[in-house]
Amino acid sequence: MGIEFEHVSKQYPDGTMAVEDFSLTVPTGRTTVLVGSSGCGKTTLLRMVNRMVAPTDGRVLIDDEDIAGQDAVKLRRRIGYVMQNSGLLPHRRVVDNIATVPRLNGVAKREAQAKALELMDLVGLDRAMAHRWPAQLSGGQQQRVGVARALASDPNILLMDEPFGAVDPLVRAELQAWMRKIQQDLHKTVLFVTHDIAEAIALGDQIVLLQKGGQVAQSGTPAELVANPANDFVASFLGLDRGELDLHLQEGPHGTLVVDSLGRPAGRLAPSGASVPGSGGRG
Ligand SMILES: Nc1ncnc2c1ncn2[C@@H]1O[C@H](COP(=O)(O)OP(=O)(O)OP(=O)(O)O)[C@@H](O)[C@H]1O
Repeated sequence: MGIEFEHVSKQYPDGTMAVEDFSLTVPTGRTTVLVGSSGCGKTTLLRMVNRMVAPTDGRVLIDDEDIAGQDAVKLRRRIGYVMQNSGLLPHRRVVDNIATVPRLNGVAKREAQAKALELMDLVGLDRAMAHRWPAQLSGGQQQRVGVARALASDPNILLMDEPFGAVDPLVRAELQAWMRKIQQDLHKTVLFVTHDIAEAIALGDQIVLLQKGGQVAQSGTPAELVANPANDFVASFLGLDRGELDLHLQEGPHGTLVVDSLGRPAGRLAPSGASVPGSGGRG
């Protein structure tokens, strides 16, 4: 299921022009990351896809169909949506939170709960947590429940709005690695919003770097952006102007190390002939 933004704009009632003439094709089965500073219009664009925000101009198409003419409630039930603070219902146990949308779609309780337990396995949550309340989980666990809930009706499209923004850096890195892994199997059409360029590089098949008003500074694969930043803004956002992505080889008593711009080891050189894992799937 591909998503197409066609010359969309959004002016809020108070006059704020959040997005102006934005166009983008979000390819099926890949992860597209919208990245940019606070207020550049990322959330506004994401919410246009499930009609939580209506464009004041332009169209959003899913599988070549204008969503403006579609029933908003039905549309939302077939699109997974993960928010920064997980948005779990505090008075429903974990298993029932995950089963929310299938239950609304008329799936029997027992069946919906059985599926919810399978999803807990998928997102790496112990089934023993099924009957806890959301408040009894850590932030990282709550986000996993949020992802499980978004996947519960088996949507083709997953919208993720800074889903890992509120967890500590270690858990965040763990969730990113896990996200990459499950996406290899699930192949959802993911539209992911973040202000963190490292997260965009870690997760995106395609990165769309935005400036104020939803203006596209550059879009492309992570490799394309890092290798050929379109202008100074992109280079600066990537940290290239400060050497932040520069890696160096350093000979030492333990052999050759790859070190980052601060001289910290980023890794070691792989034996010659070793291939890059997963390099076939990502650009
Ligand atoms: N309901 C609203 N009414 C008026 N202005 C709004 C509304 N929602 C967002 N805006 C404004 O529109 C612009 C874009 O906001 P948006 O939330 O889409 O940006 P963002 O890139 O997601 O920001 P952040 O990373 O801080 O979440 C901002 O200037 C914001 O203040």
